[in-house]
This record gives sequence, C-alpha cells and structure tokens, in this order.
Amino acid sequence: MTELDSLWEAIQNALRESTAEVTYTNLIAPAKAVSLVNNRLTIQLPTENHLDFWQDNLINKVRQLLYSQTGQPIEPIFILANGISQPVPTVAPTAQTSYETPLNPEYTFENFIEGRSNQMAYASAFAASEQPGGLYNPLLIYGGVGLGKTHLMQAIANNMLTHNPNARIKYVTSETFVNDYVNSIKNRSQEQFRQEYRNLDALLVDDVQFFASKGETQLEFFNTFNVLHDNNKQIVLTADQNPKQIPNLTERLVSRFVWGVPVEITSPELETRIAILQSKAEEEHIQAPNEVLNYIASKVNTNVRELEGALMRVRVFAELQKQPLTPQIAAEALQGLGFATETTLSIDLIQKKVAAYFNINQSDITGKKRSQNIVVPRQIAMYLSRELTDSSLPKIGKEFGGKDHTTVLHAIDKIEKNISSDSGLEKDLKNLRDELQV
Ligand SMILES: Nc1ncnc2c1ncn2[C@@H]1O[C@H](COP(=O)(O)OP(=O)(O)OP(=O)(O)O)[C@@H](O)[C@H]1O
Repeated sequence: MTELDSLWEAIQNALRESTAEVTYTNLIAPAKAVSLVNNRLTIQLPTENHLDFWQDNLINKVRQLLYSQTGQPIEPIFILANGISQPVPTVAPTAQTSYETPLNPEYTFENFIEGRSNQMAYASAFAASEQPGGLYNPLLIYGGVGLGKTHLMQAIANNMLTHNPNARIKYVTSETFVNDYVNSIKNRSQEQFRQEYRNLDALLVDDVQFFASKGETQLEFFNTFNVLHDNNKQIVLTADQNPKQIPNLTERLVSRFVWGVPVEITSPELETRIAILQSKAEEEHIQAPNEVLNYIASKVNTNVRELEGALMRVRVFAELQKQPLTPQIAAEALQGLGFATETTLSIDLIQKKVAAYFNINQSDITGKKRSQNIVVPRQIAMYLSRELTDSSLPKIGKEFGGKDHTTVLHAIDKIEKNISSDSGLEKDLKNLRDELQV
C-alpha cells in the first residue's frame, strides 16, 4: 500500500465514523485520492453532486484530518472524474430514476445562528417546518453563496422528520431534478418519475436558478409544483437571486416561486459573524479567545463558508507553528488570502459615509450643533462605530470631537430604542451598512 493509499484510508475511515452509513456509501466512499503533491491532495469525485457535497460539508473536516494525520497543512483539491478515465458502468440501468441526495443531519435550526441578515429567512423556515403546507408555502429563500440557504432548507426537513419520522421528503438540487427528468424520458420511466416527485409531503429544491433556459423541464417542474401545492404539500426552494431577476425563467414559474413568501438572506453583520465563529469553535472544540474570533470576523465579511474556512485555517496554522491562538497568528494565517490586507473599518470612514448619506458635512457629525437633521446622523454614526469597530466608548467619544462616553452611550441607547418602531431608521442603517460593506 502506498503512503497516499494509507493516508486516504485513514481519512475515509475517520469520515465514516462521523457520518451516517447511507451518506458514507453514497457520497464519501466513491471519492478517490489521486495525488499528493506540494501539500495538495487531489481528490477525484464522480459527479457534481459529490463535488457540491464535499465542498459544502467536508472540506474543513478533511483539512483537519489531513493535518492530524500528517502534521502538515494539506489543502484538499477536488476534481471531477472525466468521462475517459472513469470505468464504464456495467450494470444495466434500473427502473430507479432518481438520485437521492441525503440530508445532512447537522443542518438544524438549533445550530443556525440568527442575526439581522437571516432573521426573516430563519423565522419563515421554522414556521414552514412546524406547519408544512401552511402559510409559508412555497417558501423561497434567496441570496448569495455560502449564506446558509441549504442549511435552513435542510433544517426544515430535519425538523419535519423529528415531528414525523415517516414524512416523505425529497431534497434535490435543481440539476438533479433536470437529470432525473431527462433520464426518465430516456428510460421511458416518466410515470415513475412523477410518482417519485409528486407523492411527497415536502419537496425541497436547491438552486432553482439552474432551471433557466431548460424549457421542457420548467414545464415539468411547473406541473409538479401545482400538484404538490394543490394538495397542500410543502415546497421549499432556494435561489442565488430574486427569481424575478433570473433570466430565462418562464413568467409562470417565477410567479409560482414568489407566491408564498420570498425571503432574502444577506451577508451576516459583524455580531452575527462573531456568534457564528463562537458556535463553530465550540462545536469543533477549538479553544479560541474572543479577540481572535473578533479578529477573524472583522476580516472575513463575505460569507459564512469562508468564515468557517478561515477559522479552520487559523487553527491549523497555529497548531503547525506550535503557537497559542492570538490575533497575530490569525493575521499571519490569513495573509495572502485577501483577508488580512483589507483595511479595517475606521470611525473616520463611518463618519464620512454617514455625512454623505445625509448630505451634511463630516464636521457637523463631529461638531456640537443640536438641530435634529444633524443630531440623528451623529447618533447613527456613533451607533455604527460601536457596532462595526472594536473601539471603546471613550475612544468613540474622542473621535466625535471629544465627547464624553456617556453621550455615546446615550446615542446608542436612543438608536436601539427607535429601531423597532422607526422603519425609516432601520432602512437607513441597512443602507449604510451596505455602503460600508459589512
Ligand atoms: N447563520 C448560520 N449559522 C451557522 N452556520 C451557518 C449559518 N449560515 C451558514 N452557515 C454554515 O455555512 C456553510 C455554508 O452554508 P450553506 O451551504 O447553507 O450556504 P448556501 O447559501 O446554500 O450556499 P450555496 O449557494 O453556495 O450552496 C454551512 O456549513 C452552514 O452550516
């Protein structure tokens, strides 16, 4: 047995121990380690479904396992098997038309961290799972990559199954739906395809944007949708953007998609990013001081997948250097990845943006004028400075023209109290956060 083979066997065995057997057999066992060169382990996967699964769920774990096996920070690289080197299947096609994508039991509501960016989506998903086929039907969750759409979608299924272990739930990506449909035409098993997709308590379809331009499949999905919906069966969909903006989706499909409640997930704000890291660190038994988590959260503001990846990278790096986890070590670990070089948000920048947003001067923000059109932007700028920087109240006071920290505290209190009753204020804060890109 080569070194690569025995390393791979150890990784597969470790993955097997922490995974349901069905998931292991379908999604993990078919992976092959092809080469280990320059601390890069190339792993070959048979289909795009496998690729998605490994990328979404296993990459961090594999990094950790590789590190614990070898003491080296080895990066897994995934490739798809090309048709030529793949052995041609010798089994005759069976009547089975559908490829089942198993649910990830770790995607639950309990370990999903709520924040402003995902509150609506979380609440709607939870409601749909408690009362399938009710008000939130269909439920469409949309937003950018790595923001938790699949997690929430599968949490719905997992929660439904705890209430009713016999619930018939199907989770597929839209690509799987397309493939199943195409195969059913090829194998003349359309009747069975329809049985499989229409005889359900809940149908979950991930990434419906891939239906774009697939005219015939769109019609089939439209019919599937109608049958399920007419029978009050739950439908949950995700997309990478608002379906109204997806080109080449038929009007009638778009109108169905947004029938129920389309909810958006946006990038998590700083506090949520910190909370996600805390929860992840706990889950993975990583002893990381808060200052390290704050540091990572302040640098990685793109999406949750990258946030989790950054935490793992920092951990492996510290272990490799035999150093305790500190912000300095975290900075070194993230260097070169485009995170550590980003400028941190400064109070000065926040003041400039707020001033421009409200059409006033920065000197008004830091000055003493008491007119309402200046006081409110000033309080907003103080509030955002507290939320988005690590600065203490006295430091913020100082940067706002030498004000006392109690003035800052008062401003923050005032904004916090008004947020829930003043939707204009909430909108202003959201717009400003967007402009500041946090
Ligand atoms: N709010 C959250 N709390 C805890 N974990 C989260 C949260 N949001 C996302 N995650 C985690 O981030 C990772 C990526 O999430 P997920 O795969 O659900 O994203 P997605 O929006 O479906 O992305 P894509 O469109 O790329 O498939 C997962 O490991 C998920 O558990």
